[in-house]
Amino acid sequence: MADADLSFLALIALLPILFLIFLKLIVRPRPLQIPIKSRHVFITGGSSGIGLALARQAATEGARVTILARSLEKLEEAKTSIRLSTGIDVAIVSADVCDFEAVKAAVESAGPIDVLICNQGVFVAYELENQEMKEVRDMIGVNLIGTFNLVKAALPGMKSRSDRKPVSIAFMSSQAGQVGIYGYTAYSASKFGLRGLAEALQQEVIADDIHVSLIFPPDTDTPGFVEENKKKPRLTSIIAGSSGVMQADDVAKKALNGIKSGSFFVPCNFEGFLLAIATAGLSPQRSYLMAFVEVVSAGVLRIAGLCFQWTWYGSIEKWHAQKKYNDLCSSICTATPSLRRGWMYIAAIHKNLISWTEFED
Ligand SMILES: NC(=O)C1=CN([C@@H]2O[C@H](COP(=O)(O)OP(=O)(O)OC[C@H]3O[C@@H](n4cnc5c(N)ncnc54)[C@H](OP(=O)(O)O)[C@@H]3O)[C@@H](O)[C@H]2O)C=CC1
Ligand SMILES: CCCCCCCCCCCCCCCC(=O)[C@@H](N)CO
Repeated sequence: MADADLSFLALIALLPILFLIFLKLIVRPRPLQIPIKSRHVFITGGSSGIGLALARQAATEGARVTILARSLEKLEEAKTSIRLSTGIDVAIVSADVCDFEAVKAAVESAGPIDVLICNQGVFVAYELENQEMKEVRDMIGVNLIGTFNLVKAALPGMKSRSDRKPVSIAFMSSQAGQVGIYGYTAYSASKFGLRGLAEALQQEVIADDIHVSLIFPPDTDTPGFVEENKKKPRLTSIIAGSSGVMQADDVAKKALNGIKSGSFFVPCNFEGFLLAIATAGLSPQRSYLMAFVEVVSAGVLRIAGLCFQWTWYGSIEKWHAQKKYNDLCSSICTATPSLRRGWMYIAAIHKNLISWTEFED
């Protein structure tokens, strides 16, 4: 009897080990490292924010770096700032990613690329109802179609490279490319699009030893983020606030490490790590340990995801209730000014009962 118990326990202990061995055998693509020292790293949107931090980091690690953006002035400034902080010179090239011929010329002038980081991006957060179609087209155009232009322009050179070391194509997505967020209809669509592009492209280029990475930063303190915050809907900030704000240098470090280790998904903070597991879907996974974590925590993380949605929809409901309440307040005040004092008194009591402070600007 005791023997039977013991062998049952041994079997229970053995199961995860057997499962790990099974995963180690089947995970694809196979694990690998992508060196960047002395290799050509081409970074779009490299004149500002995350791209600039990536350029500085890659240069520090011994890569030959080219940065691309539209404004030559901002590119010159970035080059100077990298030279001042590291003593290293990066190459600059000006082009609009929306213009395929310009992108092709820029890529050709820069020479064969070993690591292409498609990081350029524009983001203007609004409810779709309040967003101009021009802004929608800009976000899809720069973030998604611009990335297609880059890959189409760089791929022939990457495939016909002479050195046979593995190379990488990395896409800067966003946590808003893993879960739809209020105020990001167009932006989320552009970033979700990158995932489809990345998953399909990885299958197409694996035979050429080209490896795809998809990077998912949370809100990051950059010039673009400062601009975005000037007119962002309050609810966008509240919901995105579930994941905090990172510094561009920290995002760049995570991103570069992810690229070097050939990871397909590259989360940047703890929430991003959970989000990557919760949204793993049918994405490729090189790490059998991560695959194990994905399998065993899938159910629990689905519950966590549902809890996040519960709090987000709670915030949205509260926001609408408050808006209704404010509208009522102001219509009563303007309709009958004599009632104002009495109404304010009732409102004060009401406010004590329900806390709206979260929404007060
Ligand atoms: N900051 C954040 O909170 C987050 C950002 N991200 C993503 O990270 C990436 C970088 O963001 P961030 O550093 O904040 O952005 P910034 O606005 O600070 O920088 C954007 C860069 O992209 C370049 N760029 C913009 N449009 C084009 C274009 N049409 N052609 C070529 N280059 C262009 C800009 O230069 P120029 O204008 O001169 O062309 C600039 O170098 C984006 O893809 C963004 O979506 C993801 C998650 C969070
Ligand atoms: C199951 C576990 C879930 C874990 C928590 C989920 C948190 C999601 C928060 C999403 C934040 C989106 C930020 C977008 C930033 C961005 O791209 C803009 N600043 C524009 O650049």
